[in-house]
Amino acid sequence: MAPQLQGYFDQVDLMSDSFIARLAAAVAIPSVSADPELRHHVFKMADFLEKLLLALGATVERRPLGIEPARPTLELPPVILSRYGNDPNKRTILVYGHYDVQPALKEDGWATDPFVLSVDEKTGKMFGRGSTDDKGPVLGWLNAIEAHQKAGIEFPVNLLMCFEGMEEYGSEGLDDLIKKEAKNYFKDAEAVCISDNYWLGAEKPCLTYGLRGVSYYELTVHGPAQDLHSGVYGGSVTEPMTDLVKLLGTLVDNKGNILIPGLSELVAPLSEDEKLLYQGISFEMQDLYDGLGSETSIHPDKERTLMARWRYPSLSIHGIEGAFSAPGAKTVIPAKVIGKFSIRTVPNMEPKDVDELVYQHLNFEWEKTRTNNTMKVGLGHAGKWWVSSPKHWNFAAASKAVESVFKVKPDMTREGGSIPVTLTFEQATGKNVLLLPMGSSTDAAHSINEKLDKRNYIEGIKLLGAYLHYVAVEPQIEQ
Ligand SMILES: C[C@H](N)C(=O)N[C@@H](Cc1c[nH]cn1)C(=O)O
Ligand SMILES: [Zn+2]
Ligand SMILES: [Zn+2]
Repeated sequence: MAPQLQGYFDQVDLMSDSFIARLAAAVAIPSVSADPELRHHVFKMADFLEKLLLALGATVERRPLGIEPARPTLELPPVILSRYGNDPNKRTILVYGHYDVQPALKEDGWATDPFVLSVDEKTGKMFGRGSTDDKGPVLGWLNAIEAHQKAGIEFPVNLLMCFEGMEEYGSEGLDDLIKKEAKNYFKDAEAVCISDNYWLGAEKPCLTYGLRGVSYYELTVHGPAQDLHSGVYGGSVTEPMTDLVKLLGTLVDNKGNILIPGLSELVAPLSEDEKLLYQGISFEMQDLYDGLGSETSIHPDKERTLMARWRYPSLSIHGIEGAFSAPGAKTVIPAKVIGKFSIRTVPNMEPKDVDELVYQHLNFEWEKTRTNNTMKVGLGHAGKWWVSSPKHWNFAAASKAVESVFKVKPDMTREGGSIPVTLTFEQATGKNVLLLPMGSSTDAAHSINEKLDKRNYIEGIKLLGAYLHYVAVEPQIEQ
């Protein structure tokens, strides 16, 4: 290991309390992009990052994205573009993260206030919305810069940063910005690194070279002009909820089989070589159970579980807008209900082919209900799957960084979640993209009690810095 890396690691350890305080300050800003009432906090979070970057000596450009198309009274938060270092003799690396978070309410079942970073000193777990997704990783890059400065160690690369505030609401406006800036702000980038995903388990780091895509649908069933009393109208009106539940029930079974004809034919066949790949991955069924908080898995073994997560599509039913869902026993007949479901897509599924099969299937099933209600189905948002080659110097550098910090070789993984801009970065810049996660599979991102372990945060800051040292010198050959 290069001697300056040990100095950097020691400095990160020395500064760990201040890095945790910085994460606490970020978590305290409820930058929920989905909630119009909290939109000003997303802007506040952009200010927070801009101020920190300027204090570190980076240059910052705030890129406004205009008005949110679906909610024209709302302004989109800016993309923060930043550059640290401009040395023509150094490599330039582009990193991406997001500063918005998923919604969180204490009454959803959080054990602590979601917007107060609550550190359990015994376990090292740091609870708070955005701790792992994605404020910890975003601050990781800034902390790496600061630790270099405080240790008097030369920063090994020129760092370009792209931080957005709408990722949790479909990255509105970002694709166009990336395409535009590929030949402008990002023109010097030689490789891209994204830290917005998770280790496969809780112990061993991984590098990620694939993501599933996502196509998100809204299925609306409408009948009466207003909600009705079920005692007065039950039995004499065609109930929209009955039709909707019937339709939703035709999409998927409880073994995860998607019931839409033609969909599985779009999936790339499994080769013998690929089958072998899953056996070598460090993953135990217990890792899955830990993440689930139960043992209610579909598959009994790790190979099928990993394949189901990474290389096969899945269909999830998320909720029903307009349905009664509060505690108690309201005897209402909802007049209009909107079922929300999404399909995680994989090679070689083309989003437009998936849409067509979904619409065809739902129209066919709708005819069978012989109902006199009306039905409408539409696509909310979609992002395509991404699979790249990990045989690239960008991955080789990250692998060395993992070994230097964690003393193990990382697993090479794909992931079931979606980060649609990954493909956009790859296509627009023409450069290799690497996913370098900081958090673990037990972090409960998007869920109640989201957390980041102290170990993952502090060693993760070391990892990001070490990656920059190795990527600065890794020979530029495809391996
Ligand atoms: C993997 C990443 N951290 C993430 O959680 N992505 C979201 C993206 C998304 C898609 N629709 C809405 N948000 C995900 O995979 O759900
Ligand atoms: Zn994220
Ligand atoms: Zn997320």
